[in-house]
Amino acid sequence: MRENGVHRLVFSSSCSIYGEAARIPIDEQAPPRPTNPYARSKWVCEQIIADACRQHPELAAYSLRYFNPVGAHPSGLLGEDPRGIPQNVMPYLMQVAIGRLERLSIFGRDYPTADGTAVRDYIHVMDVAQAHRIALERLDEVTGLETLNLGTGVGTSVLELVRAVSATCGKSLPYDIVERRQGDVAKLVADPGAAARKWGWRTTRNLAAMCRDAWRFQLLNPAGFDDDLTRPAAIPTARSLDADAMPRSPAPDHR
Ligand SMILES: O=c1ccn([C@@H]2O[C@H](COP(=O)(O)OP(=O)(O)O[C@H]3O[C@H](CO)[C@@H](O)[C@H](O)[C@H]3O)[C@@H](O)[C@H]2O)c(=O)[nH]1
Repeated sequence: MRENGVHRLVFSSSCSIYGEAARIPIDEQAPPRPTNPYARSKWVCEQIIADACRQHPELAAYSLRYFNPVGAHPSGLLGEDPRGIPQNVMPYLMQVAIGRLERLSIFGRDYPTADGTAVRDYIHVMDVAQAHRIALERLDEVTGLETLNLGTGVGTSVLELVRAVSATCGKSLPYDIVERRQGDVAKLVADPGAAARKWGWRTTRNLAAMCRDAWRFQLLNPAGFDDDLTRPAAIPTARSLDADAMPRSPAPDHR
């Protein structure tokens, strides 16, 4: 950072850092307990940034701990198109809905949750984007490393998510219950209070909006993005994106 004159940054961290938290909802004071290599890698990066900021007071950073970002730009031009078989539940469900995959495997139905499937705090990617805009605008106020949760505070089980996506696309999506996935935890739900107090930022898009926008992207891009990005038609231009969808403040209500 110092070598390149970059004294401030926004780090994309993850709720997975918290692991099996003692209290739900989870605030930023909860001790990190990563349960898989991805979560650990995020935790290690946060510590490196914190050490650098301690050693060199001119350095400062926000670490934004995303809960589970899903959804797409409401224009349907930008969305999630993982390479190969999706590892995350929302893009997997989208590919089942569009007919590219047969059925979802739900990893575990014996978690200590209301319906036995794991609970996550899904957050619309546009809400995540808006939080980043605020973070960039307010980077000058930060000293050291400040961590903030980006979540809604609402927990949704895998079965509830399957039902919500099924309602959006108008068909009942098939699934099987299989073994738990190693490294998964039962429940990750944010206490988003710190970002609200600090920035006045709150999410404005609910689960129905997340499903609707993800589904619109999938319908408009049934086979995903064209891999050949040299073809001009494959690249959405800033003008082709609805400017109203990226407001400064206040945020629109996409419920
Ligand atoms: O085919 C699947 C995929 C996932 N799940 C379950 O769905 C939930 C959500 O899983 P997933 O979408 O893979 O996200 P997480 O593992 O909760 O979170 C990881 O993936 C997120 C999206 O990239 C990141 O934001 C997080 O930081 C990272 O920990 C979990 O209970 C999974 O067990 C299934 O049942 N079947």
